[in-house]
Amino acid sequence: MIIGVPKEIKNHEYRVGMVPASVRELVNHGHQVVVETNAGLGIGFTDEDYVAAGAAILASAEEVFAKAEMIVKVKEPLANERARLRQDQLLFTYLHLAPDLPQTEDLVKSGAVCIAYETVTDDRGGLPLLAPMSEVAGRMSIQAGAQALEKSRGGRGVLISGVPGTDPAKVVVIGGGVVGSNAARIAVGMRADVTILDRSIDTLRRLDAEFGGRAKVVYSTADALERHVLEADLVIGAVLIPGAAAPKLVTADHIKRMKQGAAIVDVAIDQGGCFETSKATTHAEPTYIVDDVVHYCVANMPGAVARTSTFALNNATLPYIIKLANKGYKQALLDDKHLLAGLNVMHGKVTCKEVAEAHNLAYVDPKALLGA
Ligand SMILES: NC(=O)C1=CN([C@@H]2O[C@H](COP(=O)(O)OP(=O)(O)OC[C@H]3O[C@@H](n4cnc5c(N)ncnc54)[C@H](O)[C@@H]3O)[C@@H](O)[C@H]2O)C=CC1
Ligand SMILES: CC(=O)C(=O)O
Ligand SMILES: [Mg+2]
Repeated sequence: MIIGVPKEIKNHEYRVGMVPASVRELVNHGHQVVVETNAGLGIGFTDEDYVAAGAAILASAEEVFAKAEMIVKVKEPLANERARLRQDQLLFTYLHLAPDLPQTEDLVKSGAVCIAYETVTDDRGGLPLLAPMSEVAGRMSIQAGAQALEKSRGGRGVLISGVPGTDPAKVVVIGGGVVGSNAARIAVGMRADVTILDRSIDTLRRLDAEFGGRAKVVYSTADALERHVLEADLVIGAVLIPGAAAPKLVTADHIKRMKQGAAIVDVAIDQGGCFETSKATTHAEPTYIVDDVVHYCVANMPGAVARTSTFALNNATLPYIIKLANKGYKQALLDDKHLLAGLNVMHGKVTCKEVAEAHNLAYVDPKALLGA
């Protein structure tokens, strides 16, 4: 198979779909890899590194899309990338379609086979291709929040840890999955006063055992959420209903009633965000203020630590890329129900229930489309 790796074009996005070591694996399996010039330069990989791994370098994204049977990316395709997709071409990347109707419509129109990293599942009930970036974003969320609390950003001027004789910041984490638990680990390590809200009792038990009282774990009712959010210096939004738009758990009224200069980091913004006042921001301009609350809503947080993130992502995606290349998408999807869960759009049909529901579009069973 011919596999194409274009350069990412989202604001300050330096991750790349495949590092040279991943390219070498694909080439060893007998595949051809074409990489856009300078695709990995932002994280220190030159064209020469890719050539040494067995790739061919192409001068433009246009050529990569035209030549490749499978496109491997990191972020969702932007409008000009979507226009380059063709019938039956395989796209393997993050998509986050539930909050993004224009992208969904374009992918449907393209006729391409679009597998989203974030809805691929595993036997343990996890999301193995989302998890590594959730680990990164969770850990980063506390440093982003710490900066947002500084006076120069509009924050209330609170140091997360405090110093002897002062209170530490009260950090509230909504959602105790991969993002939330990683955020809590860093916040606890920085000696914040940490509360994690979730509505899965099993998750609360696991977090309670891990933190042994150094973080409070609270069942997430509307009442508990309101109480903790209104007392918080920093709130991290880390909920997920896989494939679906994030529920708006913190309302505009809550934001009005929060402490002046408090901060929110809405990590769930890639699924539309769990604060009513959230709108996606970029690394170039990460924060804005609503009712004296500093909002950080960057949808590609791991792009800021692109080298760490690219290795972590490639470690998780490589076995799936190899499977798709060796077997072709049809057989690979039919053989693996967890990879099949990643199929969001195929041949003009929406094959992910949550995405179809979010946009009021018809859902088509992917197995029927694959002729199973
Ligand atoms: N902005 C960015 O750059 C990045 C964003 N993300 C996003 O972060 C979000 C969280 O991802 P993960 O932690 O991997 O998901 P996860 O599935 O591991 O955890 C989500 C948690 O939310 C909980 N939850 C669901 N509804 C809830 C409610 N009403 N109240 C309290 N808890 C609730 C679930 O029980 C679960 O424990 C996703 O939207 C993901 O796409 C992930 C990586 C990077
Ligand atoms: C998960 C995601 O949206 C990211 O890593 O950018
Ligand atoms: Mg206020």
